Amino acid sequence: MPQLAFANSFWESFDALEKPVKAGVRKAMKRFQQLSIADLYADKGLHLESVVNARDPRMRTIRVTDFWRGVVLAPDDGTDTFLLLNVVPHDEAYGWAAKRLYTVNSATHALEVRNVVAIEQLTPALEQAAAEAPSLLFAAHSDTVLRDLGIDDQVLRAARTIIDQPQLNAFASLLPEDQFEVLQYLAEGFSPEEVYQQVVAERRPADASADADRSLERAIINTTTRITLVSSADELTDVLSQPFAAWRVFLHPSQRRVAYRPSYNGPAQVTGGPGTGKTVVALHRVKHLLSRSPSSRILLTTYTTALAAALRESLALLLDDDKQLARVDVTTVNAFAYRTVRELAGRVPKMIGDADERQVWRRVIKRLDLPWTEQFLHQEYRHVVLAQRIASRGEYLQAPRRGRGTAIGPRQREQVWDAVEAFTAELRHGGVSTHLQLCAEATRLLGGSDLRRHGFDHVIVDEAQDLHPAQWRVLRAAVLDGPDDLFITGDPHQRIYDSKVSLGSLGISVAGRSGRLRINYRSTAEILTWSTGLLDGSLVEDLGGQGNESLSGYRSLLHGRRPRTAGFPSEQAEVTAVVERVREWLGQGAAG
Ligand SMILES: Nc1ncnc2c1ncn2[C@@H]1O[C@H](COP(=O)(O)OP(=O)(O)OP(=O)(O)O)[C@@H](O)[C@H]1O
Repeated sequence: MPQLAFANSFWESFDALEKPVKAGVRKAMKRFQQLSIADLYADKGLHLESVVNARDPRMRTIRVTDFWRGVVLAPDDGTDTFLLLNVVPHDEAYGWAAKRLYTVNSATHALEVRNVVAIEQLTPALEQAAAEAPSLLFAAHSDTVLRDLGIDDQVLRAARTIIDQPQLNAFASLLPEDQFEVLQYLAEGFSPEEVYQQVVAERRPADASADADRSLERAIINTTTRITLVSSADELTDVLSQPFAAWRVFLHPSQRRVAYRPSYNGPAQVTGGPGTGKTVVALHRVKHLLSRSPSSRILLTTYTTALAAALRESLALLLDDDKQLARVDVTTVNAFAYRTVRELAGRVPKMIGDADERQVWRRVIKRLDLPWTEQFLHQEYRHVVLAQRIASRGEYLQAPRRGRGTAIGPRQREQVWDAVEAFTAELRHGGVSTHLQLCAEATRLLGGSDLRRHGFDHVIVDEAQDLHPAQWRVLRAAVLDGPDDLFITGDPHQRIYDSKVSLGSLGISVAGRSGRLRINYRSTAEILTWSTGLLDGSLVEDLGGQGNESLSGYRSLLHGRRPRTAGFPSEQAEVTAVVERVREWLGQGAAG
């Protein structure tokens, strides 16, 4: 009986397929499992056929529906594991399959894929350009060093033409995965020994030197970071019905590198556009840190209660061990502050939300007959007083008010401070507190507490872009300064509130420890190109307030239809059309 395995390129296409095509894939895969190898080749429904002019003679296509083909790597060495590579519209399938070559990496022993045609076409022109270049990216490393790290002849020739990192990145989807990762690490300044440890040693099978088996089946077994092997019919149903299987099993090398880096020598930060897997990376980082020590405790925070619930569910899917799960606290920063104050002070004030807080400001404005709106004072208190931890009139009179828009003179500052005093007195009197005030109180209490009991070994922060300085301070106070103290993910382009924060000034310096994810796993390349076109060139201040971030290099490996645009005479007509269209998609089986 043939065995089935799925490459990560398959999952990338499968998740984006519409329901009837997914059903077609499931049917075809079931058939695969039911037939003998001889019957498989003879089966009219599957129509397993060779690809004309394929660079890899093992390439086959199978029929999934009238319009879709599966691309399969068929063993030709007497073993019986078939590797499903992709599901592609039928006229693209042959082109996709013809250009690709699968080989076994000499160092990691894993199966890799390259776009052999594109590399052959590009290399001669790049060689000419490289001959004139003042310096080359890998000049410091000898051929022997590169070969020992698994670089083969064709990749070596291409690597010798590379001038800088952007040029290397342009090769990302063309070069064999492990070899590309080795080159990326070297380009980032890691020594060959470090690269061996981080890429090769991690993947190379324990018995590699004695392992003479070079079959496709063996290579598939060795490629756990990119291939899932399915042995039974139940497992097949399971794996094809779980939409999240892919992120749990495979990470893109850029995701894996940041999530599974053994250790960061202090706070680390990962940014990336929407859907690039920042949350996925945060979850895998939790898994990595848990596996490093049997007793460490982790705080995993996010922005809203709903997101925290979703994180908890995803984490339970990722960790198969309940004991590990019990060592992670998944919560919002505000809920953590509340719990901390309850534990350390023995009691908690009544909390008030934004609407009640504005009412208090309205009363204060009336009482003191002030010329400002409650919105202005609410923001001033939040973005100047609480953000800078201002505790006295003198401090406020001197305080910078960066980003606040309206300038106010010394006399007005006196009046604002009167309002702040009246506001805080009223809250104190009523025994109530805002969430940010409670964060400040929790920070103070943690400062004098035993962090082994009330703090954590690691703090992971997801959706970090909207946190207020008071919330950052409580997170900083929850973990001792040191290696792997804070791991932060967020997207400055997705800021909802206008709260720009300088992390460095809060004792969270990520200098030299920040990475960026650029591959979108949620939207197709067509949607992404269209929508980022609207933002073209816009720069947004980064998470830590230390520079700007653009969307350059942001891309997707998924493909779909081109977005359609339509104009409407009124908002009502537009909303009605949107509702109709979403209904239509749901009717066609799109995930709700
Ligand atoms: N390596 C992967 N393989 C398959 N799917 C992935 C991978 N990484 C992320 N995804 C999927 O992409 C989608 C987006 O991932 P995630 O929510 O982690 O992104 P994000 O960057 O946190 O998004 P946002 O900016 O919107 O919060 C999810 O459906 C996730 O399962």
